[in-house]
Amino acid sequence: MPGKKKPLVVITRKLPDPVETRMRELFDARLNLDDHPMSQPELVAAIREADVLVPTVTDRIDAALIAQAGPNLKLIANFGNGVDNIDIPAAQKQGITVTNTPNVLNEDTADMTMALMLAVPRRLVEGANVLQGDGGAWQGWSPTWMLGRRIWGKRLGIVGMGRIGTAVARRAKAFGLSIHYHNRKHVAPAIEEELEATYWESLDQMLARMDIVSVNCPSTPATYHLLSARRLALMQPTAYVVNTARGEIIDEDALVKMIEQGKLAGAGLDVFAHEPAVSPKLVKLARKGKVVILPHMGSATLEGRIDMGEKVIINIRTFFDGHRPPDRVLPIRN
Ligand SMILES: O=CC(=O)O
Repeated sequence: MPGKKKPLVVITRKLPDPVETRMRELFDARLNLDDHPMSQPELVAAIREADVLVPTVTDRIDAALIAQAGPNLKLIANFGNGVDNIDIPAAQKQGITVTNTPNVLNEDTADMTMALMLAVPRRLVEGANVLQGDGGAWQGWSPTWMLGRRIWGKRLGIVGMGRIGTAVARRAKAFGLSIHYHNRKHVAPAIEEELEATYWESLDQMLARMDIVSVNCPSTPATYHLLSARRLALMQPTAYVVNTARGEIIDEDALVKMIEQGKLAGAGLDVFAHEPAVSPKLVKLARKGKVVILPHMGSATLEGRIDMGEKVIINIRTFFDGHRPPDRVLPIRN
C-alpha cells in the first residue's frame, strides 16, 4: 500500500513463517514470536493500540474486552473459521468489522472427521498402542482378537450440513455409509440429490436411528448442548459420536456417563468443553479404547494454516482498500 500509513496489526499467536513474512511486508505487524497465549492485560493493550486485531480461536474477545478498544480498532480479523470466541454483536455495536477464514479448512477438517469415524470403531489407536507399548503384547494374528465394528453400510447422521458437513458427507458416501442430516433451518436439496442424502427435520428422530453421528455445526447460543443428555439418550447403544466442531455443542458430562454405562459405543473427539483442559474421565475412556481424543487438530495442516493466513491478509487488505472484506461475519439473526 504505497503512500499510505501501514495499519498496525496485532497478531495474538505465532503464525506459519510465510504468513508472518507477508504480514511484515504489508502491515506494521506486531507478531507473537514466542507463541505464548496472550494474557488479558496483553489483549487489552493490543486492542487499545491496534488498527486490526488478529486473534485465534483460543482468544476470548468478549464484550468487556471490546468495550476497551481504542479509537483505531476497526477490524477483528479472526485466524479461524469458528467465531464463537468473538462477541460479534458487541463488535458491530462499536463499529468494528469482524472477519473469519471459511472454506480453506473444509477438506482438512473433513479428513480429520473421517479419521475419527474410522479410528474409534476400527480400534486404530488401541491397535497401534499394542505395538508401541512393551512390544510383547502382540501374540500374532487371531480370528477373534481386536475386533471392531464395520462402518460400511451403516447410517451416518450429520448435524449441520454446511461446508464442512458436506465435505464429510462426500467422503463418508465413498466409504459406503448412507448419509442423513439435520439442519436447523435450511435443507440442502443439491446435496440430497448428489449423495442420496436424507434430510431429517427432527434431530431427535434422526439421532435415534443413526449408527454414527458427526457434529459439524457452528457453536452458537442455539447449538449449546444441542446433543443434550436427553438427546444422547435417544441414540442406540451401538452408536458412535464424532465431534470436530466445538465441545460446547455436546453435553460432555452426559456423553462420558453414557459411554461409561455402555449406553453409547464410543466417541471420537477433537474438541472439548473446556479446552485446553480435557476431562480426566475422557482420558480414562481413551485408555480403555472407548474414545479417541485429539487436541483440536481438525484444521492443523501446514497448507491449511497458510491458506487461513492468506485469507486474513486478504480480509485486512480489502478492508483498508475501502471495500467490504470477503469474509465479513454478521451477527446471527434468528
Ligand atoms: O477450530 C478451528 C477453527 O474454527 O478455525
